[in-house]
Amino acid sequence: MPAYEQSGRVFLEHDKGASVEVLLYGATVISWKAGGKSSSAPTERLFVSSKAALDGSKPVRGGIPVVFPCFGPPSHPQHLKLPQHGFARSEVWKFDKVLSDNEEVSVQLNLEPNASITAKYDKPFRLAYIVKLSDSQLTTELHVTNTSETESLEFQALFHNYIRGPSNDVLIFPLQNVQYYDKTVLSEEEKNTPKTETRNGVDVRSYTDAVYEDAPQKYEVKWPKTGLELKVSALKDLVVWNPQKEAGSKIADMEDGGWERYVCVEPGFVRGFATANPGCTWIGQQVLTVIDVSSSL
Ligand SMILES: O=P(O)(O)OC[C@H]1O[C@@H](O)[C@H](O)[C@@H](O)[C@@H]1O
Repeated sequence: MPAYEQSGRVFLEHDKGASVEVLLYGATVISWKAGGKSSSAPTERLFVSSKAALDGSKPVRGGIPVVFPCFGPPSHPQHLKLPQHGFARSEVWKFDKVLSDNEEVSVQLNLEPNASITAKYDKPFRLAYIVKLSDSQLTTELHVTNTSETESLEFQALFHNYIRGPSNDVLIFPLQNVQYYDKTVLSEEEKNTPKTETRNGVDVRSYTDAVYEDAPQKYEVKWPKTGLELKVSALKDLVVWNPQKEAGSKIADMEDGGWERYVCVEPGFVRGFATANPGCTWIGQQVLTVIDVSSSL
């Protein structure tokens, strides 16, 4: 069977060998194995810390957690009771249906308000998360429906991709001349003062936590021999995060040296707020494609 649910997880299997595993907890994609168009063996493309909790006790340290409705500590008055990065990554989603099982295998998961959500967030909404797998591509799509008939819904959303790769060799393109906010600095004033990226390829060899605003929505994350291309829609910003030892060694569920094995490249709408009008649905999408050995660097 190309897509099925088992023990709190949804499995997608493509007939050319690619596969995906999604935890219902947080709708977190915890594995994506794929080869490139010309290289055959499917290999793991996402990083999950060996110390990550996968039992629903805390958000997963790795894979692709879904961030909604706030990014980082809440700033919107309607979000103030929420934890960092909101609730979507720490609620159990429902497996709704298999949407397609041909050339592309795709499934839909849903999340609606429940008692634990309404205790801290009382806005009416419905979320759908669509995960599509093809030969060398993974697409994730978040649908945010505002079920209110009268009030607009304001939110932030982001795909927190932990991309598996040798972080000291990774370069991210093309962010040159894009304005960004550096979250590694201590002073609030400096955090809120935009800088302009001067590098052609952005590296994460030192502790990096940067929010690129109005970024180009098409990126390459490359290292010798391979990498990923990310194409994005409706997610205007890009976060690049790697804690290196300096901050990574203080993260309880980060495996020792884990920061050497991934880079977080996270497309989102996180500067300001996206809006869904009453009765309307907002859709944010990313398409991750394996860059072939033959076409790399
Ligand atoms: O530890 P968390 O809540 O999963 O967040 C991890 C990181 O997520 C990134 O998206 C943020 O920019 C960082 O500031 C944050 O440290």
